[in-house]
Amino acid sequence: MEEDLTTDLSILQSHLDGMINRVQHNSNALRRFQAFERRLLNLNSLSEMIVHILEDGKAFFDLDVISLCLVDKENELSEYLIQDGFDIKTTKQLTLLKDRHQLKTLFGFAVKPYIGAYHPKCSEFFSYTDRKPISVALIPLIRRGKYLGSLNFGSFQQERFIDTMATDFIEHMISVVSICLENNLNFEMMRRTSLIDTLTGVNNRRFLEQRLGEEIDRCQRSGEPLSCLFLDIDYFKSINDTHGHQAGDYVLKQVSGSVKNLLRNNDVLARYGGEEFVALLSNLDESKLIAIAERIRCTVEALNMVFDGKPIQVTISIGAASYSAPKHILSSAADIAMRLIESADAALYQAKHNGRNRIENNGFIIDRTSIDSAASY
Ligand SMILES: Nc1nc2c(ncn2[C@@H]2O[C@H](COP(=O)(O)OP(=O)(O)OP(=O)(O)O)[C@@H](O)[C@H]2O)c(=O)[nH]1
Repeated sequence: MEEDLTTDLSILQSHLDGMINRVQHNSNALRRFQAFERRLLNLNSLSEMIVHILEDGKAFFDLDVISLCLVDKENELSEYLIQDGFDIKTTKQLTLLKDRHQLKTLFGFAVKPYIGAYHPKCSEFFSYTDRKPISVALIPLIRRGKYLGSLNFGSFQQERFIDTMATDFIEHMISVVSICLENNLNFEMMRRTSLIDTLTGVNNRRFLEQRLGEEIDRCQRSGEPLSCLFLDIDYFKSINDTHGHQAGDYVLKQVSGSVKNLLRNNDVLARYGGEEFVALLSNLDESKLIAIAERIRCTVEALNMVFDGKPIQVTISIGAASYSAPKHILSSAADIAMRLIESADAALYQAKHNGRNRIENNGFIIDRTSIDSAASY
């Protein structure tokens, strides 16, 4: 009798221990998730969010593999990320899908997370890793009935993700990550539209002013030169006068589009006003800068545009100027930005004055403040 009681007690104790362990495990998981969630809610760019999910998410949830897949139908996401300096190519855990079809077939209409054994259907989500997970939790990210992507967890242990597992935790995460993702996408879209020229689709002057300051800072840190091209379509008024304002708009779009195609992804092209554009190019010596400017000039000259059945041809004049940070930097970024633009504009004025359809280069602007103070050292 006493023995039976002792056995019962020890069984009870082990049940209790098991329950305490489970409660402890769940409360740890909850705490980890709350910390993850708090950080996620405080991020304000898409690239920061992706890095947080992939890097911190792996550690927070103690995963062997993690991947994120996002729908990027119109290449908008890639553009936002590239503009943010995010390296899509080397971030192998990120997959950008051209359509939602793959997610629809994977999750079906039930739109529930898939929790269980690794299935070849989800191989693309884990294609970046040689060792495939044994159990997975594939979490669809959905807002307003539309697939935004999926967050994919993998473990090398079979028992980590099993289909009988409670999913309320994961369902909560679907909502939080999806809302954050949607917010960030909306924010990026707003940021982008407020910095884009609606007619030509290139950046506007506001964006140029923001980026110029950042580029000067970067150039002062790295020691790499920064160059500015001021571009102006020749006799543009006569295009409007001869062919009409719509033809003028068409020319602006064609010219800016072809100039943009000649620049690198990281270069900036902005519409400065009317028929004037400014390009910022980094880390070029003067001969390369002039070669690029010459390529732009020739490409515009060779554009065979047709509007309303009538051929239109234009030429472009270009003024160039560059900045290279001196040893002792004393001028403010705003001052340098102003002088760089002024110098390129003065070169453009010369190009117009010297006959148009040509390039004039004003060379490197001089940081007068630093010369003065270097002399007084
Ligand atoms: N179609 C169109 N025309 C514009 C736009 N913005 C400015 N313009 C026109 O661009 C023309 C610029 O003319 P000007 O500043 O005299 O310059 P230009 O005729 O190109 O002569 P140069 O620059 O000296 O070669 C003006 O007629 C403006 O009305 C626009 O968004 N669309």
